[in-house]
Amino acid sequence: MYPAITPLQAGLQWWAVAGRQGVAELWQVQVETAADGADGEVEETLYWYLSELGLPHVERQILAGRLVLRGYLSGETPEGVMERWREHIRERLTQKAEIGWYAVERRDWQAAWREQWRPIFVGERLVIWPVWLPDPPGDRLVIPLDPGMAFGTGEHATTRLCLRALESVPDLGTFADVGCGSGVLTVAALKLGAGRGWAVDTDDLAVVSTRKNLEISGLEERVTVARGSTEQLSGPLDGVVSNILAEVIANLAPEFRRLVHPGGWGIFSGLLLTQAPRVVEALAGQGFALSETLSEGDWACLVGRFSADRPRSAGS
Ligand SMILES: C[S@@+](CC[C@H](N)C(=O)[O-])C[C@H]1O[C@@H](n2cnc3c(N)ncnc32)[C@H](O)[C@@H]1O
Repeated sequence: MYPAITPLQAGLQWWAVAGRQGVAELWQVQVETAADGADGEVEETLYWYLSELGLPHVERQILAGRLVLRGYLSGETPEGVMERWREHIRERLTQKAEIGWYAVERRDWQAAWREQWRPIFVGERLVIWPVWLPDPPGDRLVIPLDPGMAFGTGEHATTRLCLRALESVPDLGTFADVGCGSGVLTVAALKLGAGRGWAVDTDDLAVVSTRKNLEISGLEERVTVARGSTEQLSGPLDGVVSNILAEVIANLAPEFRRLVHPGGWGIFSGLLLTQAPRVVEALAGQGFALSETLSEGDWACLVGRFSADRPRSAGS
């Protein structure tokens, strides 16, 4: 569990580990808000703010009816930078959320995380299995995972939705996982029958984590992992899966079209049901024909195929 914490500074909650004031391996930024389904928009906004503030590794939990999001900064982050971020969040954060800062020890954080994380059964055929647990049951395709600090444990609905969608594609073939995080979707696609994959993420820690998880499954020979985004990839591929954010998916729509051959599949999530229409519109402009929208709570996942007679923009 986390070490005991004591307030270091009044006002906007600023805390430190007891006996270690000012010394931390990691700073934890925690944002808390109501967890009722109506607040999906707040959650999306908070993810966005946290990633804009340089905190891409956001952990999500529901505790006593409250949604808790936590991001981590290096303990070596200078005080001045921390102060600026604190002000930035204070200015921009919705009234509906509370924020706290904590000093944590990396070892304790990882131990706490491991204690909490349980196997996650997804769809008809998959189970995400923490690597440190004893052998998993034999009746499902196992995704053994050590997520490190990357997103993609299966705790978030969008990951589960993408996994369900991958299960439903009969001919996965060659694919790209854009925004691979822990590599959970890449490992799943291969276990579900895909032949070869390309996994990219703008975050170094995600690249490390994906490589590690591929090695755990002995699949590293079948995937090229790179830091970056679609500019690292060339087609034609049989499909693409991307679980990022509504805006990012919409902006990358022309890139998805470039990568996937006509008739190929697409699975897109990281968006709320309310955001689905404009993301579908952006994708449809690139010849994407939606066949199904999967949902869990407020979250959506778009499943479909790029049509053979897709439009071409000028010059392409
Ligand atoms: C929500 S996580 C998804 C992780 C995993 N694929 C899953 O489904 O659980 C989104 C990931 O996309 C990465 N990312 C954000 N913007 C990106 C971009 N433009 N291109 C590639 N990756 C991006 C983030 O670093 C993060 O690891």
